[in-house]
Amino acid sequence: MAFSCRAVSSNLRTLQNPSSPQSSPYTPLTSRFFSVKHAFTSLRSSSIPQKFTKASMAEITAPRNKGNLKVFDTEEDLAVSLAKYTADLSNKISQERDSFTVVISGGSLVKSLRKLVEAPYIDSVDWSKWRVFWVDERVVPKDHPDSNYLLAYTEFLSKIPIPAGNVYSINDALSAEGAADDYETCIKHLVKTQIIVQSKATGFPKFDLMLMGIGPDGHIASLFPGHPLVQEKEKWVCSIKDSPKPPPERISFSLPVINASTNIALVVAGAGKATALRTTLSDESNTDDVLPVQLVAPEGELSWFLDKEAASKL
Ligand SMILES: O=C1O[C@H](COP(=O)(O)O)[C@@H](O)[C@H](O)[C@H]1O
Repeated sequence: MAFSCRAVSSNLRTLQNPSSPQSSPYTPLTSRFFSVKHAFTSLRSSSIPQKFTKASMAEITAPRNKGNLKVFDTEEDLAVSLAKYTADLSNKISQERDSFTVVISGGSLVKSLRKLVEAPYIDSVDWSKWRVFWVDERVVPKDHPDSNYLLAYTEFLSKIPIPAGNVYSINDALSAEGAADDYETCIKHLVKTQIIVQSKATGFPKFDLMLMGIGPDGHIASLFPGHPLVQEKEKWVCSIKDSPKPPPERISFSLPVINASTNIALVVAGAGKATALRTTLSDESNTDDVLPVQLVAPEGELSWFLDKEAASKL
């Protein structure tokens, strides 16, 4: 079956001549962070606010498999650590395979990737191995201010030497339903040709790394609280025409695809996300009221990158 999600539009072709990276001095990792495993020891020496206590940390994380949680003093520190995490994974997987499959969201996540396109990371990554996908996309032209592709292109893709054909954006000439089907067909082809790994457990595509933000309402990708799309169990890519957050027409990976991933990094900064994070990491909501972000449970590893403001209610 024909599909058209590959990099074929004129603005995508400009990726073949990416602008030279803006280099800026490397900011050393001076942030205070701690992983859940070592939270108790790290907290003793940290100056995390008083209410971020030993007891609450244990309650939030220890009994449940919530992944590896890192809290940074500033979003700048978060961005540096995220760059190192991504570059390290890229280097590891690029040595093992010919492709490193990376899925990104739109929104604030893209800004938090800025250190990856600076020294030393930009030079350490084998960008030719990267295959870039979107966990969700707004169904608008690629030059529209709401386009997740445009944001990624402007802030990230235009600064790295990635082959244009390795960037898998949606076909913006189609309806939401058509674009979702087209994107799914494209991904099925890439699974068949073994560019994307397939989960042995579920048969869903198993991306190497998903880098995602969350919304203040606890949405991930374009899976919004209370929306039937969150329940999708069969489709790989679904469409939505009534997104509560504009624009209304979007496509999104389904939850089973998200959860088949080998690595998921949830990147959350700012006080506006603090309540959704508290609900997620403490599981305080009842079962009728589960936020999409609470349903993130990858086959592989889950890592959280939070700044102090986002973690302020934990
Ligand atoms: O609409 C969207 O929102 C979420 C969250 O965005 P943020 O700016 O609050 O971080 C984003 O992850 C998703 O890709 C996007 O389409």
